Amino acid sequence: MSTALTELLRDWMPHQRWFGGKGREWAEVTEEGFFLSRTEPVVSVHRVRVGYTDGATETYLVPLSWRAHPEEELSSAFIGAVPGADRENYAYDAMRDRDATVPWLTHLVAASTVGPMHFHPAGVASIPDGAPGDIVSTEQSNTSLVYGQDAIFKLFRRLEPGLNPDVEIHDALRRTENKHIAPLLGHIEIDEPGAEPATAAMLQTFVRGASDGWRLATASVRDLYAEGDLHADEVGGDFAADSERLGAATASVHADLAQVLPSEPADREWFGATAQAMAARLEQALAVVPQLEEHLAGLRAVYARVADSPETVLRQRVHGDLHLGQVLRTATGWVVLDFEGEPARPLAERRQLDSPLRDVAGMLRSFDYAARHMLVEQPGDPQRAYRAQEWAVRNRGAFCTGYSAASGMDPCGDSPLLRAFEADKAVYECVYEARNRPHWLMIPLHSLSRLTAEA
Ligand SMILES: Nc1ncnc2c1ncn2[C@@H]1O[C@H](COP(=O)(O)OP(=O)(O)O)[C@@H](O)[C@H]1O
Ligand SMILES: O=P(O)(O)O[C@H]1O[C@H](CO)[C@@H](O[C@H]2O[C@H](CO)[C@@H](O)[C@H](O)[C@H]2O)[C@H](O)[C@H]1O
Repeated sequence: MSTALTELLRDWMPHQRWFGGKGREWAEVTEEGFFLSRTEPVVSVHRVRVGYTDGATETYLVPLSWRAHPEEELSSAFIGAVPGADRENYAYDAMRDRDATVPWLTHLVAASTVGPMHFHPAGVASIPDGAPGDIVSTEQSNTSLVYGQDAIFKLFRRLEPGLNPDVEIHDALRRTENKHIAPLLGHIEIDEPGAEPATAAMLQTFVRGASDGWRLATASVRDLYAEGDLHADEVGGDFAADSERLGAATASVHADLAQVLPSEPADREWFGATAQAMAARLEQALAVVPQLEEHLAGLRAVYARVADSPETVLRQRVHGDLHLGQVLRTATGWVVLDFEGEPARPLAERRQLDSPLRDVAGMLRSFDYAARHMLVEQPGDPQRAYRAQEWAVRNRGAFCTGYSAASGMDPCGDSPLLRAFEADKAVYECVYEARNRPHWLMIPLHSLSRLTAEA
């Protein structure tokens, strides 16, 4: 399409939460668009390829809606005006324009092919066709729309050839009817020139009346901070029973994943390769977060222990980015969401077999985050720091107890692999925070002091 449009996207995309190329300099941008709907409002979907000055390229999916006149009530979704043959066309973020969200589900129900996009329904009877969707406002790497409390549609913003693990795993877990996941209702693939098709979106059942784990855990921490003298097990908002049930739910999902998808015992080579990959990630992270320098020796020692002392571990498909923001508590128990893995990792890596301890470590990190995030404002308050530590230890322990009771395997014993996974996750978080929420960088940096000191 037009240069005017690519220029608009160049200005707009870096400010979007889902844009992963923050901090990188753009060398070039090209885009190609096709129509999702030609009736009012016209909706087009654009594949935007961004080339960076460091030589890397990324492809993003950007749906736009078009209006002949500026729409005041859509002002927060406005991107800019593009000159047409005889008038200006006004471009909006189509995910924030309710009327423009209807065609996604209409095409899914019809199993349509639209340009390079193929719509694959998985449960047509449960797809709420004809209704508009509301954008989910939480900060996230992708963009989700909720349709009438029935279904949630997730647009994968960064395209990579191959089936997205979120679709692959939800599809596989349909076979075990695991009660800790939200059933898949369909997905969309998009042809990628000279490569495997990429996954553009997925639709799954919306879990009604649920609260996410992050919100619940941080409310519990706030209750504790508000009590001058009481301990974590004495205040009303104690979270330990929930953490224990969350551990059991995680173990149940791991057991089903090992049953329906490939698994094999980890061999010595895998431990060596895993330690090496962590060390390589540390080197890359150092370029973004120079504060990691003081932890270098400690981290290298933690990783070296993984290669030196292999444990008995089953390699299998895992969640890959498990944290409190990825789990929902319902009246009947926990539901685990978003099996996409870490969005910044290449897709092929995210689909590799891994140790379930990777997920255990992710959740343990999240308990630290929940406990410490309020210290960002008052880093020098020793009473709060003590309380935070107490809350984290209690809930980490409860999670491990629940996991262990459900699986028969204590995931949190003295495991060099678990320690290394926690450290590796904290390194990843340092990069994530430096790019997205620099004022939170101190949270993972503080944890690194603990993880390397105890090694
Ligand atoms: N099936 C669902 N039911 C209810 N809410 C959901 C569901 N899936 C996701 N959500 C909500 O949307 C948010 C973002 O979804 P998620 O899949 O984690 O996206 P992302 O990959 O961008 O992190 C979650 O934190 C959750 O609050
Ligand atoms: O967008 P995703 O949910 O896939 O995950 C990314 O963003 C997360 C933050 O929203 C980030 O998680 C980190 O912060 C959480 C609190 O906001 C905390 O619970 C997690 O433990 C911590 O890792 C996640 O790492 C990132 O991939």
